[in-house]
Amino acid sequence: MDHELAVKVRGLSVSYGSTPVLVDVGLTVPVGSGVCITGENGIGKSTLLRCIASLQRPDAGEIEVFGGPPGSTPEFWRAVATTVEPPTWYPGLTAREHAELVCRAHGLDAAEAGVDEALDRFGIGTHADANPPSMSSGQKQRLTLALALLRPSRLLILDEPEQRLDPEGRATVAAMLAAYRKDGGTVLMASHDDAFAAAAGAVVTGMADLVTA
Ligand SMILES: Nc1ncnc2c1ncn2[C@@H]1O[C@H](COP(=O)(O)OP(=O)(O)OP(=O)(O)O)[C@@H](O)[C@H]1O
Repeated sequence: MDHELAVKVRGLSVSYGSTPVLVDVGLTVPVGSGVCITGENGIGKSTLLRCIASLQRPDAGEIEVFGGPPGSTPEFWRAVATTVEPPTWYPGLTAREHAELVCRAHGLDAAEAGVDEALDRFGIGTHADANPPSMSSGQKQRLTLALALLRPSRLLILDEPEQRLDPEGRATVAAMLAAYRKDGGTVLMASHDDAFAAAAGAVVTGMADLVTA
């Protein structure tokens, strides 16, 4: 176990049917760092993030998140917030009520946690009373990220957080991720936008270079 690492991956392999997608992938993400994985469509970025977030079981390899296997304990899900899978919206609940629900689930008082301020920061304060399915795709993406950042966590795993965001939204989210890291958090994401990654303070790493040492 290495407690200086938020994520340690060694020898990770995943195939879909007879098609190998990840072969002997290795990755280390130090606690407090930001890492952005880039690479062409279909190279396996989402597959890797899903495995690290415990949402997919690899065919082979080792994954440690804060020194333990991903997804096996309540502590894992207290430490890890992810947007790798799109959220499920509860019918009839507004954007604000979704945020309040997230706070309650994590033992936070919604007012003290600053639900309205969080929605404002993400530029969706005027849509707080809207049902998420009625929001635009960019507004839904803003809400998804606001919910992930509202709850306490030590590691954010984000799949293309910049997607569907306008330039101002990208700048806002990049600043939020930089602030999250400044507070001691670790960010692991996949993105096609190097400028966004740089603004978030993340080191860009090509998927093709993630070979187990
Ligand atoms: N459930 C699945 N069943 C079969 N093939 C899959 C499945 N999920 C992904 N793949 C294939 O695995 C490859 C890697 O997909 P993945 O989504 O991990 O790539 P990516 O790098 O995240 O792509 P993008 O940049 O387009 O988001 C692709 O060829 C994809 O078609």
